[in-house]
Amino acid sequence: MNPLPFIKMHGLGNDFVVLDARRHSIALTPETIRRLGDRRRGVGFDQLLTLLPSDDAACYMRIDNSDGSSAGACGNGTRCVARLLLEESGAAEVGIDSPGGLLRARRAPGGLVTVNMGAPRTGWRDVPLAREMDTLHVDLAVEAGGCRLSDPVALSMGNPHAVFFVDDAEAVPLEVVGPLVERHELFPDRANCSVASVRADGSIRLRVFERGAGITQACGSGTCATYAAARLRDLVQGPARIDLDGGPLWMDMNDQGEILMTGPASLSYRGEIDAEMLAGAEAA
Ligand SMILES: N[C@@H](CCC[C@H](N)C(=O)O)C(=O)O
Repeated sequence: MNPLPFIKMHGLGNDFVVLDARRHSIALTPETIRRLGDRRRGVGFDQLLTLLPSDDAACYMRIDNSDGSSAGACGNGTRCVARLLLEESGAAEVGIDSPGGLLRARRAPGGLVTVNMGAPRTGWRDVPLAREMDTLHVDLAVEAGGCRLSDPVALSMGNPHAVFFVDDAEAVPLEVVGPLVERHELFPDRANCSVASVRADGSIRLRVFERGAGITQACGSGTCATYAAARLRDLVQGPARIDLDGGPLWMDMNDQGEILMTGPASLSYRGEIDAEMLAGAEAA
């Protein structure tokens, strides 16, 4: 098998390997994806983004986590892929199809990219939860490392999220409680876990433990979920800046209740994955 070209990108340090499979197909096994995602032995990434042909959009974006599981949405990754496609076409706007639906992205001032991530889905089956429950106040508490998290908002941005509003997000031992929430029996498809503190000025401090990837520098869909949850609970009323470990994202909601996320999309380098690393991959 020939070496496979890739583009390494990141959104606020949430990093991706982008494979362009629009003209020749490639299918990687979960085992190969895990090997590639390994930061010591592989290329290293939070998510692998594979661009596939689409009849309705510039591409279909497949999303795989570094543990080999697949995902329905990736906000930071969508901005990165949008940047590539906007540069390729020279257009002002682009459509990207994804497992969670068709997303539209456009250039924003300062070299940033805005993505319409769609409306949050708040039905308990949409998340999904294991049983019927008020998703605005989920009957869930986890306790570990001297910290108790309870009463999250659960919603889907195309992928499942649990958002806990806490006094001090910095004080939460996310590396301990994150995995407990991710794999709680209430979430049959597992969940991304966000801990958020709303500040007096209306901005939000957010830390995210991602399903299938662990704590990341930033999670775009987690940021959208947190902003949506804050709006639904009336903790913020208008546009808001959300500060992640890797930096800020700017959030807004349009009249249709869709979440608009603006932030950077950075290209790190272009490389090639060698044949040995791709053992188990099938290409055509
Ligand atoms: N980093 C992403 C989220 C990727 C998918 C997530 N880990 C999941 O499994 O749902 C983002 O920027 O949204």
